Amino acid sequence: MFGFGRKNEFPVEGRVIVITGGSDGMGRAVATNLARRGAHVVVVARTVSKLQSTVEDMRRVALNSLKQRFFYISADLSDAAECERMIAEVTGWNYGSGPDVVWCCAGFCHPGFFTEVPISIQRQQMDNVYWTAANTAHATLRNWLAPVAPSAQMKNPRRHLIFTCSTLAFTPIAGYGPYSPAKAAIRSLSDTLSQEIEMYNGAFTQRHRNSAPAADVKIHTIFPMGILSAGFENEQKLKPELTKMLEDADKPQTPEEVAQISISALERGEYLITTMFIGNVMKATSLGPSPRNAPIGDTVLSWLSNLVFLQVIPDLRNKAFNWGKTNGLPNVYGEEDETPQATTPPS
Ligand SMILES: NC(=O)C1=CN([C@@H]2O[C@H](COP(=O)(O)OP(=O)(O)OC[C@H]3O[C@@H](n4cnc5c(N)ncnc54)[C@H](OP(=O)(O)O)[C@@H]3O)[C@@H](O)[C@H]2O)C=CC1
Ligand SMILES: CCCCCCCCCCCCCCCC(=O)[C@@H](N)CO
Repeated sequence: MFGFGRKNEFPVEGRVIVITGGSDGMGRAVATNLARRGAHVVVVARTVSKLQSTVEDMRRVALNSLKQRFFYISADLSDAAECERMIAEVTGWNYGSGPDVVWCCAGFCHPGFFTEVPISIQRQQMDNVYWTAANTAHATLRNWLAPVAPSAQMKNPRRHLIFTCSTLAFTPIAGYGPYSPAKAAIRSLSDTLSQEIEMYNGAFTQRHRNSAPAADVKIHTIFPMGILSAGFENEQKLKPELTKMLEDADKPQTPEEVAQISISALERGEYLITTMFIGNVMKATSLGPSPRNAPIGDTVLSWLSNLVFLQVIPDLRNKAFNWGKTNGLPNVYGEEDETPQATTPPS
């Protein structure tokens, strides 16, 4: 039990948890937070050195360093085959059972005005933001939802698939055109799976007489605002000044804050999770078909948020208009680009 006598909907001690993008930023903060709570954690990313230092961090902060197990897998999750290999390796490492939780944090943002960012980079954004999550979800759910005969059913805890999105999926901002659509696609996939998974959960209730999945599954999505991470530092070098002005209302949080807020919300059993009030207002304007955490409260907040957004949306567009009036075209095509050359993360 925890807080106000409510059941903890996200117990992690002794559970096997995979964090993709777990070697940096939010994913690394989630991994070390869960290690403190007694979870066995596997971190997955491309760069081995960062993965190794994350495992060292987890060992240092572990609740019970003698019992808890930590592992890392280097994989480029924009490749579906790599995701299947990753899940197979985790299953082998976990004595033949799939993980209990998979949390998709991998991804990075390459901001810029839509016509200024080469299509090749915009496709890379879809690969690194949407497809890393969708590939991982596909490989994970194929592992979790494989039919198990009644005679082979074990008492497995509820499993959780967690996506990491962005409030930009609710309120797009000029200058995030290469990135926001990929996040909006994750939101749509999350809503689709939240509904589709109920078919499997229904079959799971009849596992004593029909083949069914090994456990029931819940889908969650986190919608952070700005996170003070390595990725954020990199995107700030690329971000148009107009974009920085439009997102001025955001107060970026540390990866540790975002991890803690997200885990507390998962413990409350929340589906779509925001990390600060303004993000909740943005979510409330576009709840649409998404599952509600608090049906009455979410519905009332969506009415109020839509009233507030009657002013916000024209305000954002007027700011862009006035920016153009004052500063002219962002960049005449073919002119030398004066913006500082940031190193976009290796593709
Ligand atoms: N930073 C921000 O302001 C916000 C971020 N988000 C989202 O939160 C998540 C975490 O962001 P942030 O904390 O900034 O993360 P970072 O950019 O600090 O770290 C990203 C992590 O993902 C890994 N990664 C990147 N591409 C791949 C790939 N193709 N395959 C496997 N691993 C990959 C990186 O390791 P490696 O490069 O070694 O593979 C690293 O571990 C992302 O999904 C991001 O879109 C949402 C809102 C705001
Ligand atoms: C009362 C309500 C008023 C709402 C006003 C609208 C303010 C918009 C703020 C947009 C902030 C964007 C944060 C996401 C950052 C992100 O995902 C990137 N850093 C990518 O990493």
